[in-house]
Amino acid sequence: MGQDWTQLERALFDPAGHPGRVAVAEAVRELMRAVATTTAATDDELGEVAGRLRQITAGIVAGDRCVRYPLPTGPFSGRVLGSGDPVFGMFNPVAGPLVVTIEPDGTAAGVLTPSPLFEGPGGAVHGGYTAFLVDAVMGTLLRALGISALTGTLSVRYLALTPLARPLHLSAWVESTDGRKVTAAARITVDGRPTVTATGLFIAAAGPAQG
Ligand SMILES: CCCCCCCC(=O)SCCNC(=O)CCNC(=O)[C@H](O)C(C)(C)COP(=O)(O)OP(=O)(O)OC[C@H]1O[C@@H](n2cnc3c(N)ncnc32)[C@H](O)[C@@H]1OP(=O)(O)O
Repeated sequence: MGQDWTQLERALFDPAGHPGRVAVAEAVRELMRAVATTTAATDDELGEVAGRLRQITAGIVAGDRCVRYPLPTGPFSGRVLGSGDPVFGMFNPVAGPLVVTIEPDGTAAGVLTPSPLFEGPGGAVHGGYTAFLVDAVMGTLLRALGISALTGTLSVRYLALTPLARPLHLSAWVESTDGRKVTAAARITVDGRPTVTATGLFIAAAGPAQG
């Protein structure tokens, strides 16, 4: 398959070239986790923290959109690193970030341990979050295969609760192609047990690829 992602990464987006941006996103991720989970701090202490945080934020000039380097349209294989997007983005504090590898056989695989911020019912991962992950992995796989497409219909089957604080193994592959309609499938496995399976009907762009 086409070029190796690492070559593209060097040409288009190398996180090593943005150490400050990557570091601040990581620090904010840690902050969000601490804020959402602390049981030690008092309300007064947290109020004081909020004031200090607002001062920091006031010192950063915000834009309207996340800073991002668009993922190139494939074919490419290897490790995919994201910049501004909410699943893969190393610049985006909301992102895991999930790192996905596009295998030479045209499948995708990645691992992510979800943050407690995405807790849903039963002390498990929120189902909307796992849907978000499988959609992104399928969409990115298609992009890596050279197909610029949007999700038309996403179908998710929750087989069992997906535990928090355990590595989620994500995989995706293409099931079939029918003109502009591409059906992809994905799975989340935890400790060797599938907890989520998904099918995505993606509609490929009629025109040139979008960034
Ligand atoms: C790089 C990082 C990757 C991350 C991936 C993340 C994936 C995403 O989140 S994508 C965002 C979510 N998706 C969207 O917002 C899509 C919004 N919808 C749209 O833009 C359009 O409806 C779109 C593009 C899906 C289809 O529109 P359009 O290109 O006009 O398709 P259209 O010509 O009507 O139909 C083409 C074929 O697809 C089928 N189709 C169209 N829409 C759908 C749909 N939603 N579901 C199933 N099939 C559909 C049609 O029936 C038609 O089939 P046939 O050829 O057999 O008649």
